[in-house]
Amino acid sequence: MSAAPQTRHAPRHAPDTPPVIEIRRLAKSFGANKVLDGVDLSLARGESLVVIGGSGSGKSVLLRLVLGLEAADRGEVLLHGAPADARLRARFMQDFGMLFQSGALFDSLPVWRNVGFRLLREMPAAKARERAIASLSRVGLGPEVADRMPADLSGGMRKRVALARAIATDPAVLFFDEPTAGLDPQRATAISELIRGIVTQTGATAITITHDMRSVRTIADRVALLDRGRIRWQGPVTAPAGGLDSDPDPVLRAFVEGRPLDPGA
Ligand SMILES: Nc1ncnc2c1ncn2[C@@H]1O[C@H](COP(=O)(O)OP(=O)(O)OP(=O)(O)O)[C@@H](O)[C@H]1O
Repeated sequence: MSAAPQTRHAPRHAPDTPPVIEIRRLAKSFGANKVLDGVDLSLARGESLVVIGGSGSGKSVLLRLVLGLEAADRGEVLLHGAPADARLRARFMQDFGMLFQSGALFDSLPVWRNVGFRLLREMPAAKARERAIASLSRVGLGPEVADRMPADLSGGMRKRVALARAIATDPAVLFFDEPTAGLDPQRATAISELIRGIVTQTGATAITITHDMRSVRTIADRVALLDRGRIRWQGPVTAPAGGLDSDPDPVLRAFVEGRPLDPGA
């Protein structure tokens, strides 16, 4: 008998619940640099959305606005259907995990304390260590890694440790910022597959930002292309008509195929 997937969170794409995150007409400029100019985007519960876009297109700014780390000039962010104020954001953040582009591990702490950083606030150290080791095992790392220092690990292992930390509390919402940056293609594939597996197994809602088209195809249920301050295109990776690989939108095609944009597109 095969084991059913362990979805801790609500069923994927639950039809009757409001979007986990809804972004409406969001705009942000830095001086004369108009970075976001009316972004609309919505994320259903259990969905894995990947945001793509050229360097400097505003992907990180968009994440920072959703998290409230930066204030928008215009527009709004709704969390579970309600306008995000400080209290709602604080509650949202309690059930949230993030994998930072750099990994952002604490170099002075051993691996298990990095992974169990939030757990240590909630439970005795022995229990937190046990949970950290369980989280490491979900990303393919054995208990022997627990007492090593981050500086002694390879880039791929550090990324796995950072991933183990992001999922240690089994959060309902996960953000992955360039999860494969700096990894060779094989390690990048392994991390993308881990992310996909975790999102599928737990039913978490996820946003990933990346340039890596292979990881887009592995991780995404839906892809959104950010271009010139707006969502230029969004859709599934594959679809009978008009998925990521077949939609004729010229900006999308140029981005996906890694070639210069035709003038006038
Ligand atoms: N705090 C800030 N002050 C001024 N300009 C900023 C600030 N943060 C971001 N920007 C500008 O906003 C634009 C978008 O930056 P952002 O980091 O979101 O791009 P990105 O799409 O994530 O790029 P990349 O893929 O290269 O990481 C850039 O022109 C950047 O210089």
